Amino acid sequence: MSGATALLQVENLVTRFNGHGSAVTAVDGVSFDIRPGEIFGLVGESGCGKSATCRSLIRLFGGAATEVAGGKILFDGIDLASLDDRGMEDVRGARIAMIFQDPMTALNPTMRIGDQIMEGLRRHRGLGRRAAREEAVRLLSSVGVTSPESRLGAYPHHFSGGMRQRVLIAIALACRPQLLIADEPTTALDVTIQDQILKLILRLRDETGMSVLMVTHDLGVVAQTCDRVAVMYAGRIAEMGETPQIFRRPAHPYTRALLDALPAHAGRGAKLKPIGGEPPNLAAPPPGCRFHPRCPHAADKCKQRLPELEMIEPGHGSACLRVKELGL
Ligand SMILES: Nc1ncnc2c1ncn2[C@@H]1O[C@H](COP(=O)(O)OP(=O)(O)OP(=O)(O)O)[C@@H](O)[C@H]1O
Ligand code: NI
Repeated sequence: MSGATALLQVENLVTRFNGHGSAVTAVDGVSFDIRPGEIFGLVGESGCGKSATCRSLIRLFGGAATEVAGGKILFDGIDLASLDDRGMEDVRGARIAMIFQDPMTALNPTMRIGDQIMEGLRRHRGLGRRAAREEAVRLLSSVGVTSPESRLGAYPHHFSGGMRQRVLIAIALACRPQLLIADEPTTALDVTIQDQILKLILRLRDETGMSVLMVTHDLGVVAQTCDRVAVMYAGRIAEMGETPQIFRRPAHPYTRALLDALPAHAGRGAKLKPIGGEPPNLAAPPPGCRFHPRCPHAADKCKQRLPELEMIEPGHGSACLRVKELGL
């Protein structure tokens, strides 16, 4: 996976949350790259470090005591880790935008929808009031909000969850970002709306050529949207590859377990096989492979050696020490 054509290159990212007397290493040596126009998925169970990875890229931690302790983050030739706060602010919102799981809290409840969209247009794109208004109407219409003109004066509480997420996407797109970070954008929505929002993101990617970092705990969402995907477990990448590779030939016992837990793979009427046990505490992860306490194939070496991602076919890497022996 050469980074020559990558828009974003992340190398050996390490992110810690410093609590009272203890530190949680939420991201521990994560590397991946995202190409222009690509939808790249980050999938894994709750707490594995997906959001921490996203927030590290644009240093958005909402006041939590955090340090991005190591690694390189190259975005379109800019070393994001070396930017000062001002420089980061210019990138954030203008070149990299982020949408979140909860469309209820991400909007300002006391501000009209139109003003919230126009704010970014005026600040980042320097549009005057009239041009910003016209662009806001165009954006709302492009994200599938009907009669956009009459919606500009509405407040967020007038909108359903799905409509609010559309508005947030419009706000994110207002600055024509090169990268959209979508952190579980559909988790809070019901299934039909979820499907509509995912289709919207796919369409917008096709139209604008932006890249998307799609965070999800749902392999169904990955199958539907992602070109490539990294499977995260306990702060590290367990497996990475093109989406069809991961589904056709899952090469890590953790990915296999996730796939076995998918209804479609278990077959109709078959019982789901959820993974036994719990993910480790990231303040004190187990030695060796972090998945070994839950892995049906764990051998002695798995308890001792921390596996690195190794290529098993072009573009497809696995961080399982036994991948060859097991014929995965
Ligand atoms: N503000 C914080 N302070 C301390 N620890 C945190 C903080 N935010 C997250 N963590 C810890 O960092 C680890 C990774 O959390 P993160 O939110 O990145 O997981 P996630 O994969 O996004 O999970 P989810 O699917 O639930 O959103 C977890 O162990 C979590 O407890
Ligand atoms: Ni998260």
